[in-house]
Amino acid sequence: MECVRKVCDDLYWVGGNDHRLALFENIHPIPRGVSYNSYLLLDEKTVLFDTVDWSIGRQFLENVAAVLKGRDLDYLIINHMEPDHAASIEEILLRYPNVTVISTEKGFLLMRQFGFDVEKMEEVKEGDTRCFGTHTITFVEAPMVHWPEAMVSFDITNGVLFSADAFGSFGALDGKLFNDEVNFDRDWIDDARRYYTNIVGKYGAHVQALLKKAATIDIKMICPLHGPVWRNDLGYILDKYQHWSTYEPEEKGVLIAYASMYGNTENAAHVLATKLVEKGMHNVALYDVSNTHVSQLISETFKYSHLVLASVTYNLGIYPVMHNFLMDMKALNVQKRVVGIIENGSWAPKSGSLMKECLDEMKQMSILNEELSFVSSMNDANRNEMDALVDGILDSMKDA
Ligand SMILES: Cc1cc2nc3c(=O)[nH]c(=O)nc-3n(C[C@H](O)[C@H](O)[C@H](O)COP(=O)(O)O)c2cc1C
Repeated sequence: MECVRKVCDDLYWVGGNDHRLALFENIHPIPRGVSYNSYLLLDEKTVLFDTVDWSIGRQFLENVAAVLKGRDLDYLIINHMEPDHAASIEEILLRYPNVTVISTEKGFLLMRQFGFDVEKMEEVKEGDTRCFGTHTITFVEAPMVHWPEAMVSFDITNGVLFSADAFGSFGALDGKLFNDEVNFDRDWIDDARRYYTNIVGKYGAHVQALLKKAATIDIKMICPLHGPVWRNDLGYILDKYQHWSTYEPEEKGVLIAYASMYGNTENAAHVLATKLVEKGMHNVALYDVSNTHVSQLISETFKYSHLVLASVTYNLGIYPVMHNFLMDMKALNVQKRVVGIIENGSWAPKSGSLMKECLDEMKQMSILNEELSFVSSMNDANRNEMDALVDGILDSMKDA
């Protein structure tokens, strides 16, 4: 049976939810599932905006047919060619052979590369418009948000923005569709941040370019390809995107990420957290890198102003899981953070200097002078260094 939602006059959500996929892009855990959103406009012409992942293909095709109610599909607009949205193009072409596909030059290139044989195609570029009856759509190029071919489509008639991967989130919708049908700030923001930072986080400058274009149009509703549709409080999510895409922290607070095999570095991390809270800094988050997925660590790094990395030395190097976190930070362009270092080793501690080398390769990372280096386990001799680190963190917050 069809499972659809009306978005607004003439527009229907015809996507679906996947609760079976464990790893998005085969790398990021999605315990709350994910939605693949596709939208169908019924005007004088019928227009489908993007398709869905093949995992929910059957539900999607049933939804499209139910909303069309016997009408033919005239147009398919492809904003983004990543297979989690584009995998069902071929099936749409087979079922609706009269359909004309609208996309960018690079979009069509990718269609050919993925093996889709499109006969009727219309290439569009920045600023082009198409009228489908009552609704006129304009196309805005959005390269690297998050693939090079990406564009967003804006319905000039009613202010609906089809934003592709921008403003998307992990998490299945499960009957809900709109941001005001969920408690976004309580239940969704962590997944939205984890989605943005790990999927699009590297391309902050490109997201900034898109946000600047978005500021010139009167957006009433945002229809992303994953997660809830935004129909009010747009300022909330735009503000988050402003922070994330400029790598500015959302909150004054300390993320402590530690790597420890036998609990002694972990102890130092806990002592640090306790002292910070005792001194009034309550916004502290503590993670063991070995049992926290790196996508979560990245997400939290984008959130907090301060980061403390506490690592054992391992075969003269950084503990591998911590090293992986640092490599991911660099790959995703993390920058503008104040960083504290805690190093441990039992015969030749080196993790501190090596972590600093990694941080030096990132932009605008300010490493605190107050470092804590200890051998094997913390003892009385380390109290002063620990207290200095705590004060260094708190002092640097006064300047921020
Ligand atoms: C496989 C292995 C390799 C290690 N390599 C080093 C090393 O190269 N240099 C060093 O000073 N300590 C080394 N250590 C000691 C660790 O850094 C040790 O676990 C630490 O001092 C104690 O902290 P923890 O309780 O947080 O694990 C190594 C330990 C293990 C198990």
